[in-house]
Amino acid sequence: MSKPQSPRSRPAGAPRAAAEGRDGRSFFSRPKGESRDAAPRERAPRDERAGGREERGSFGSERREERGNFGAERREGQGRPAPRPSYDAPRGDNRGGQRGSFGSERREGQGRPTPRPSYDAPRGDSRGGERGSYGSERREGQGRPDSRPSYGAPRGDSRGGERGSYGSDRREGQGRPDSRPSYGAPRGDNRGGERGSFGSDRREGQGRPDSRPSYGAPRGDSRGGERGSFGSDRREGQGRPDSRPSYGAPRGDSRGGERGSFGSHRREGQGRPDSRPSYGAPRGDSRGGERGSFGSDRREGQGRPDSRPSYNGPRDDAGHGQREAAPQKPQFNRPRLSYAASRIDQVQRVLGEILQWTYPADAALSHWLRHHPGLGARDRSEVAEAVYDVLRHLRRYRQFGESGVGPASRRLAILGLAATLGVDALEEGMDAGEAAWLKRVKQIDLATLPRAVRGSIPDWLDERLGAMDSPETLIDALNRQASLDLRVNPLKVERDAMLTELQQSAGRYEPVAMPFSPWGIRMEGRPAINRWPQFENGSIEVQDEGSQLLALLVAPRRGEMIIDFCAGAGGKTLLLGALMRSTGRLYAFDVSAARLARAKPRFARSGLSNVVPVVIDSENDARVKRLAGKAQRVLVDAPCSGIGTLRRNPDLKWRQHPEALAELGQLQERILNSAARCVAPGGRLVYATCSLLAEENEVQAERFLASHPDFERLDAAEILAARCENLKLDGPYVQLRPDVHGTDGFFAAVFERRKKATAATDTEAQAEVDAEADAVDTVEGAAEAEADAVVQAAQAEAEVVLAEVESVQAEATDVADETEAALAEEADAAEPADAEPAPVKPADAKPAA
Ligand SMILES: C[S@@+](CC[C@H](N)C(=O)[O-])C[C@H]1O[C@@H](n2cnc3c(N)ncnc32)[C@H](O)[C@@H]1O
Repeated sequence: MSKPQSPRSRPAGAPRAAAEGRDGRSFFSRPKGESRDAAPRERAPRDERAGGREERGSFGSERREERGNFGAERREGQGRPAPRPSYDAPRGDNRGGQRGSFGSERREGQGRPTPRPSYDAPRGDSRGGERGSYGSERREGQGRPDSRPSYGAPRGDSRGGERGSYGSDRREGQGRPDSRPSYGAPRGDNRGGERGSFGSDRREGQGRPDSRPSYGAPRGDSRGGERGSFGSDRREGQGRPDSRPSYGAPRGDSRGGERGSFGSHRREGQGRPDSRPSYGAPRGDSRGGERGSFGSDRREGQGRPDSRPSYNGPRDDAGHGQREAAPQKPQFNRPRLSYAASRIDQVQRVLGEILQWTYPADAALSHWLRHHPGLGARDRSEVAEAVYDVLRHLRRYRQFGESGVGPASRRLAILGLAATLGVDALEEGMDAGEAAWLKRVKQIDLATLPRAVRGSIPDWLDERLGAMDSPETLIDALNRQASLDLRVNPLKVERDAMLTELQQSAGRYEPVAMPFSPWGIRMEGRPAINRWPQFENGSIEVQDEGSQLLALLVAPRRGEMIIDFCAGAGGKTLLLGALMRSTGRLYAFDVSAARLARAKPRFARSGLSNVVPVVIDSENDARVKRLAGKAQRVLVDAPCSGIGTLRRNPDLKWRQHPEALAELGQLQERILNSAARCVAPGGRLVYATCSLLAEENEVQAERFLASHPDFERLDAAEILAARCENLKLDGPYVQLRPDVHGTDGFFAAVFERRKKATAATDTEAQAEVDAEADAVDTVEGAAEAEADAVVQAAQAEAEVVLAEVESVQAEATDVADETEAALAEEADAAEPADAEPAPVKPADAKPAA
């Protein structure tokens, strides 16, 4: 199963150095001032960008706001300045209300005419890891299994796998900033209020690091109430007099800026009076990032360290510090936002960033949360749930939003929160108009909407999914949150033993055995498993069930030479290596050094010593060619659209587009061709994606077969059925669906290189391989010769030395391989169950929760 590729990846043909960022740092990690030229890109509807735009609230900004709405509508070709009501009735296909959404959707990739980036660069590179668990998940090609992290977990610690990886990726700058598609519109302009400031931030190359509005402009003027006071407070350099969040405090009184607590204050570096994290933890050690600035703030006399209450006191149920226990702070007659108002504001702000589509949603959300460390577990979780709900239902919500008033991002936030928390929970945060609008919207009969609007998918995707069996249930399942899938490490532990352990230690997440994978455990909720000892000692990993099943198709054996051609951060490599019992040699290729670097500690944690990670320049790298005809098994977990992972990456449907699919198709074909050359006669080639789309799956497989007569197709469904007795599939391919199998959408094809080639045809085939490789070299060489001349001269010298070393190593390795293979054969004969896991008995296969 493959990892989805970000549409923001390196443009085709762009030198990797550029795509990765010359300074090797990402947008997020690059200090302000080291700016990059802002790449113009496609933009979200004005009033969705920079979420809290209404903050300004001044007449001026009201006008801007209005313009935002009107502008959006005009862009949709309706010229109608006033919000249209009446979504009670369907407007007919693609008309009316839908138009609004179409406008937006187009901007999100529906037939976007603007230049697209290429998919040569791995997606993960451009994504910030959502969280530990997610990290791992994405790395496993799951597209972040549930793409949502455990938001309650402390920063840093909780980032396991993917997040770390994403972070690294980003630090390598491979996803964006340069790789951002240029959508034509210059950034930063046309942005009123907050946007203006975002633009500036971004112009500083940081992708608006903290999403804050521009505090240089007096906010208070524009808004009565709270914001005004915030503005004043801040202008006075007082650091939000009591901007502490006060979820526990009675609403209405002592309204200090809750907002302040949500990061504004901190972002202003004014000493986030109470927005600091770790209420129970001693200050100092635990403070990272922003805290540092708090220190400074205090030194500047702005933080008022002494006046801060102690948060070591008990927390309320919601996990918020109990403000009542804190000393009273001076009140500035600022209205405090109610819980509901704060939540709406937070979600609106996050959406304001995500809907610019500058970064993958998980990265943008993680970034926002990192900059709001004062939020508790529940806050984070509620914000994340609502944001993801909006991403899942964006098209529908935008259509509903058209009949509302105020900033579109606020309407979206209200809809997301109403879906996840319930309408009642929002009551205090909405004005009468909003409440009435929400009531109307809730009465809409979804069945009356066109499928693409109801299921909130872009037209190009609706067209493709519509051609499949039961598209309705498929779309519905893709719009649901995924479970958390774990895999035990067969080198370290038996599944059933781990299941028993987890049922005792983490029973509230309802761990159950997966229905098909012999190593799988499925859980509900969002546990921060990357802090669990079982994760830290390599006994469990996060991996979608489909990805686990892939190992059964590869079926590696002890002592073999196996290639994981697109290993990424090693999710699938880990299982392959474990099934080889850490014997033989398992090459982990990838063009992304960052991903492979993240894989290394995972290999170590898992107890694997047979993995050889190799960063390749491209699928035609010389090191790939050297393995022609040598590998018993080659896995191509191809870069793909990731449409099968929408449960975990709902933003992908808005970020992908048909033109990108065509580019991906070409890359997939090139990788498959190169990988095929490595397969030994009689060896197996497995091609997999985490896509549901025919053009990335069966069309690709058929094309491969047609152009490779030396390969034959095996029935992948049959191979799997032999190992999973309760998995019924129609061959010859494996196609898993979330609505049918409870997994991500997943595709796999298995090919075997024919054995019967004579020595002569083998030689011919090899000659053909070499000639092809040489031709590629020639073309590439000509193009790069000039630029590479100096480098090549130095490399030539180095290669002489390297060749000598390699020849000595090769001899040693051959001897080792022979010994290993002989030992493996003996071991297999004595203990065949080790070579491949025992088939799953129906009795083992319990239904997933
Ligand atoms: C679907 S992801 C692989 C996920 C990985 N197998 C796992 O389980 O975590 C696809 C990978 O293909 C890599 N890739 C992209 N272009 C490639 C190429 N030309 N050759 C090899 N790998 C490539 C990407 O860097 C990315 O890591």
